[in-house]
Amino acid sequence: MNSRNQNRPPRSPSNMQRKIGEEIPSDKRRRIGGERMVAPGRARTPFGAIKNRSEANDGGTSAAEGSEPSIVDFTKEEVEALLNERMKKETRLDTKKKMEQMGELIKRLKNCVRWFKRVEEGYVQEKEKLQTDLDSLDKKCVDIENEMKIKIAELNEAISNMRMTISSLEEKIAKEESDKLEAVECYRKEKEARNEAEQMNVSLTTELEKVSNAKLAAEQKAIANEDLYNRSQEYNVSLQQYNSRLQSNLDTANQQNNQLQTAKSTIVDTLSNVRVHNKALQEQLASLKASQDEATKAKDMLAIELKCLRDELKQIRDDRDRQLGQVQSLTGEVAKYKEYTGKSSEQLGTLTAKTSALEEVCTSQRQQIDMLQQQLNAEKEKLKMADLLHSETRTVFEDQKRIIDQLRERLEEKEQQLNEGESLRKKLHNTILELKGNIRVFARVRPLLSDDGPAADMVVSFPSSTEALGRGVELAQSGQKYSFTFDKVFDHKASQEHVFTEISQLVQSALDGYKVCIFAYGQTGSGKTYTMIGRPGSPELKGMIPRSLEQIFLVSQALKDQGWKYTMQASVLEIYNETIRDLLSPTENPGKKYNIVHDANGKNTYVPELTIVDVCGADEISTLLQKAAQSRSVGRTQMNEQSSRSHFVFTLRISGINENTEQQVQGVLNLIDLAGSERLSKSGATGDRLNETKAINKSLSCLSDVIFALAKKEDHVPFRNSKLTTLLQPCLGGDSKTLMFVNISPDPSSSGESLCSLRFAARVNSCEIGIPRRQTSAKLSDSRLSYG
Ligand SMILES: Nc1ncnc2c1ncn2[C@@H]1O[C@H](COP(=O)(O)OP(=O)(O)OP(=O)(O)O)[C@@H](O)[C@H]1O
Repeated sequence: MNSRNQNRPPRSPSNMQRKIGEEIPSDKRRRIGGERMVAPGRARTPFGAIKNRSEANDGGTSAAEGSEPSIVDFTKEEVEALLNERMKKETRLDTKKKMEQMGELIKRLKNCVRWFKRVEEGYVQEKEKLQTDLDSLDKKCVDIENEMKIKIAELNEAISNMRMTISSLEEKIAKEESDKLEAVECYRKEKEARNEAEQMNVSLTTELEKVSNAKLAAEQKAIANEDLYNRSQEYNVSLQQYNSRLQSNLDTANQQNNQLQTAKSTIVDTLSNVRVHNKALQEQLASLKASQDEATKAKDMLAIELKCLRDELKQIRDDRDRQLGQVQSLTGEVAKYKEYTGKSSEQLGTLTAKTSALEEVCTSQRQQIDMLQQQLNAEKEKLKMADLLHSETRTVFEDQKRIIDQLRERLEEKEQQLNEGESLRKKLHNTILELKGNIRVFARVRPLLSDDGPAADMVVSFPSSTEALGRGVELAQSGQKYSFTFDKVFDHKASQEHVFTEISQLVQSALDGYKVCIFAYGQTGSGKTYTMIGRPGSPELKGMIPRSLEQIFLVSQALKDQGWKYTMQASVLEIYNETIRDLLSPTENPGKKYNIVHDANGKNTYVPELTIVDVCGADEISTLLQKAAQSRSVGRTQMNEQSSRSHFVFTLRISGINENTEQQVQGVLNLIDLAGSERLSKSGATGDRLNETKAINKSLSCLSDVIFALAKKEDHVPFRNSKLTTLLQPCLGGDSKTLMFVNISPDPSSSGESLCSLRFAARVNSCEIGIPRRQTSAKLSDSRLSYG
């Protein structure tokens, strides 16, 4: 039998609270006795339940005995039924039963009381909990109320702000409205104005078109002008740049040349030092070799001696061994004799003596052997020493050999450097000359001579402006002043030495394998011969020809150290009226005709039967010049003093070969005293003389034409129907260097001829490479003259 109340777990106050809070409606929560406080849907009869419970309690007493009685739920009816319970009639008299019934009742009452207590506790707890919840809810309510108050205040504030905004917006709208009205009014006015402006615009556009056309024309004109200006600016800048570049190139080339010269001199010094050192080392090596040879010889002798000694020692050793053998055999014999007692004591004595003698011999031989041994040791020591000396000598020899090899290498290196330096110097030298101009013209004004016109009437002056200083010359003629500019102008005070310093570089070029022509041109008596040959017998007044040749020999000697070997061949000729005369001919042959022949490649010209002299020194040159001068003066006498109208050509052909580098050069140096134009005004020449002068002028004009054409690399070389130009043409143009002296006389009576000479020189000067073409042609057209 199962009782629900007995088996159900006791209701906890929290369970009860849940029931009350969640399931039971609030108006029924505190109804304790109204309904059963159990799960709904179970109807019970009060006493049935009590009975059941009593049964359960009966059955369960023993089970629950000793433990706390379990709490059961009571309904109001059950409680009332319990309180109203009466004693049963049948048990009224039965005390025992009565007691049992009473006990039962008491038990149930106790349970009921316990249940009440528990329920009350639950209620109290529930009440406390509810109170706490209530408090917290109250607090929450207060908080929410406060928040709501704050929010209300904020909303109020926002509302007031909104109101203010609305009022300001209303004001703005009103303002906008008025602005809009104003704008509409403005627009209307503007529209009217625009209409007016459009009308005006139409009229202005037509006007503008007219102005634009005018402007366009002006702009085109301006562009053309600007273009012209730019071009002239560019041209100016390029000219300036070209000038500055030339200047800087010249400076650097000069500097490099100087450096190279210094380097060259130091290298040459080092080379000579190295050579001296090498020589000393060679001598040392030779002496060491001699001492080594001696040591080797001594060693050989000692070896032979040692061999002899060794042979001797071997022989002695053999002797000793033999004698020892003899001694032994004798000793054996003695023993035998001793054994044979029958032998006589005399025999014994002699044998003893023999033995002792042999022993003595043996001892002396032993001593000898010792001595020989000592000698052998000493010889061995000596040999050792000799070996040591030999190896030391060998080490020293090898060291010296190594040093010599190193020095040789250094020498080769230095020589190579020197050669490289030399070729660089050549290049730089040539660059300098090219920068200066492959064709250059120097003017030289001689001093006034006693037979010249009056000194007060100065016809030649030198401008002192920075641009023309040292390069300009002015000539006064018929009340007019003519200005000329050349590469250099030497005044009357310039010494021969000073003039030569300016041309010495050209002479160097001839040694470097270039073709060099140095002319002197000018009227008769202007100083050509003085410039080119100078005054014989006065070393200070030596001219360019002797000075150049001296320098050539000096430099060729200096270059010998670098392996250069030069051979020079000289020839001197005179061209008078297109007739060639050999000025070095050993015999006089006045009518002989000489022709000019071109070689196979056309790079050289020869006069086949001309006397060519091999020259080795400057002394020979002076002898040659004397001979040429003598021949010239003889010719002058023969030709009735006309040789001043002849061209004097000194040619030196230079062939050089470098033995170290096998480099070869072929240079030509032509030193020419050109025929001067006759002072026709003074002499009043007519007939033949006039024709001669014309021929000279023609020849010179032709020469300048050829120089000009070759300098400009023109295909057509004009008019070479002149002996002088035919002879010199291979030496002009290309890499060749041409230098012309224009000699000027300050004599007022010859100013006309001077002007003519200066004009001719200006024409040659205009050939100078590097002058812009336009300028050259302008200069040329100015200076082009007609001769003859
Ligand atoms: N720079 C000078 N200084 C001093 N004297 C000079 C100088 N130049 C020329 N003379 C002198 O002037 C005179 C004429 O000179 P020179 O004979 O050299 O002229 P030239 O031009 O060779 O004449 P020609 O064409 O007739 O041969 C000579 O007496 C010479 O010594």
